[in-house]
Amino acid sequence: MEPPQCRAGANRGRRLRLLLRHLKPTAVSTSAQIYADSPPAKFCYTLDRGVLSSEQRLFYEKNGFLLIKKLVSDEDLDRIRKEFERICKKEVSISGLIVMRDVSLVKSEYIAEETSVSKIQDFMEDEELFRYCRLPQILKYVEGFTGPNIMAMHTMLINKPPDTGKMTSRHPLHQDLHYFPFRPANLIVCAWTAMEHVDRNNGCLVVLPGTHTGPLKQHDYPAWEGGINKMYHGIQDYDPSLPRVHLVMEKGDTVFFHPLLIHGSGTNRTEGFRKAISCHYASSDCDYIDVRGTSQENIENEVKQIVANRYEGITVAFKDVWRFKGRLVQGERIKL
Ligand SMILES: CCCCCCCCCC(=O)SCCNC(=O)CCNC(=O)[C@H](O)C(C)(C)COP(=O)(O)OP(=O)(O)OC[C@H]1O[C@@H](n2cnc3c(N)ncnc32)[C@H](O)[C@@H]1OP(=O)(O)O
Ligand SMILES: Nc1ncnc2c1ncn2[C@@H]1O[C@H](COP(=O)(O)OP(=O)(O)OP(=O)(O)O)[C@@H](O)[C@H]1O
Ligand SMILES: O=C(O)CCC(=O)C(=O)O
Ligand SMILES: [Fe+2]
Ligand SMILES: [Mg+2]
Repeated sequence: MEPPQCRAGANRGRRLRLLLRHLKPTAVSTSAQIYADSPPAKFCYTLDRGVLSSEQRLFYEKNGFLLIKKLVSDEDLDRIRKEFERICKKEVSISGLIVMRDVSLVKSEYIAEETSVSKIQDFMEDEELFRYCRLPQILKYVEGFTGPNIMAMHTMLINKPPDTGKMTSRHPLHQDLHYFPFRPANLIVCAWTAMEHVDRNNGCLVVLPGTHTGPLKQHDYPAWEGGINKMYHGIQDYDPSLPRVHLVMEKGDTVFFHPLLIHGSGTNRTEGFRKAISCHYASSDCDYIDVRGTSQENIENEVKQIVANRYEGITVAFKDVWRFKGRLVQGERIKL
């Protein structure tokens, strides 16, 4: 269970009411009605760093995500795409990088490398890709969630392939916190940038707004007939009546979301590879936790097994995998 991590002080409610006065008249009257018969709400999920507007903070507090249009330039994304192609063609080899192929293709032969890569992970040693994690306009927003000392903990470029008919291009509904042995959750945020137009046809992100206020749920492999990608754990018992929102995004649009927000992505029914780049950031003041005896034990065991297979005979603690992956991108490295 993940208790709410409100770090708000006693006068936060007063500050919120002051902020609300600056909002649109309609918003004020609605909020005034709410405050008339309930105690003042606190900001739990955003920080007062002067970087998020009142509207942006209220939206994230309520929904668990915030979409910013055109945050990353075409030029930056074109550089990222070029570097990704060089990696696929094996023109560069990057230390620590994980190249993943879709589960429907792993046993097949004679597949051109460029069209079989479904995701690369852990590109922290590739400066051309890692530039994304350092972009000042992204870090400016991240600071509103993590505070000034920022670690890039997990990096991915997702190249969602055209579905082969087995529906394996889907990503089941999940919470990213399932993978993370550090807390508090409210000082972690994901930035996810569309590298091209994404909508329901090519398998855009799907979010269940407001679910970041709930606990971390049990995650397991879904029993999908056509197979499921390695480590794509999903939540089996979520409330199917909750509204789902498909995030239609243009190239460069960036969504910031909370690690407890339930999300996934659908089937890619197009011929193209749907590309997005993402980084999970955390405050360097977070603490590692022991996940033994919790719902996260299954992912801990799986990660340790993969490390043992990859680096023969080596056993590492789950938190050491993350200590090794994490890179400071702003401020000072404190605990992570
Ligand atoms: C550090 C923890 C990760 C943090 C995630 C953060 C939150 C984000 C949420 C997610 O994105 S969840 C999904 C995250 N997915 C991963 O982290 C998986 C990353 N991929 C890998 O580690 C490798 O691609 C993998 C171990 C799956 C395969 O490695 P290799 O390509 O070096 O190995 P190889 O080709 O020799 O295959 C080894 C075995 O893996 C199997 N395999 C390969 N790709 C697979 C695939 N896509 N799905 C299922 N199994 C797969 C392959 O069939 C084979 O099985 P067998 O040993 O039984 O023959
Ligand atoms: N009712 C559900 N039960 C279990 N998983 C679901 C359910 N609805 C959606 N999902 C999962 O959530 C993710 C996104 O769903 P979405 O509906 O966008 O994808 P899709 O079903 O592939 O596409 P579409 O609905 O556009 O045909 C997918 O991984 C899907 O498997
Ligand atoms: O399909 C995507 O890009 C989202 C994947 C995702 O949620 C994840 O890897 O954690
Ligand atoms: Fe995710
Ligand atoms: Mg569907």
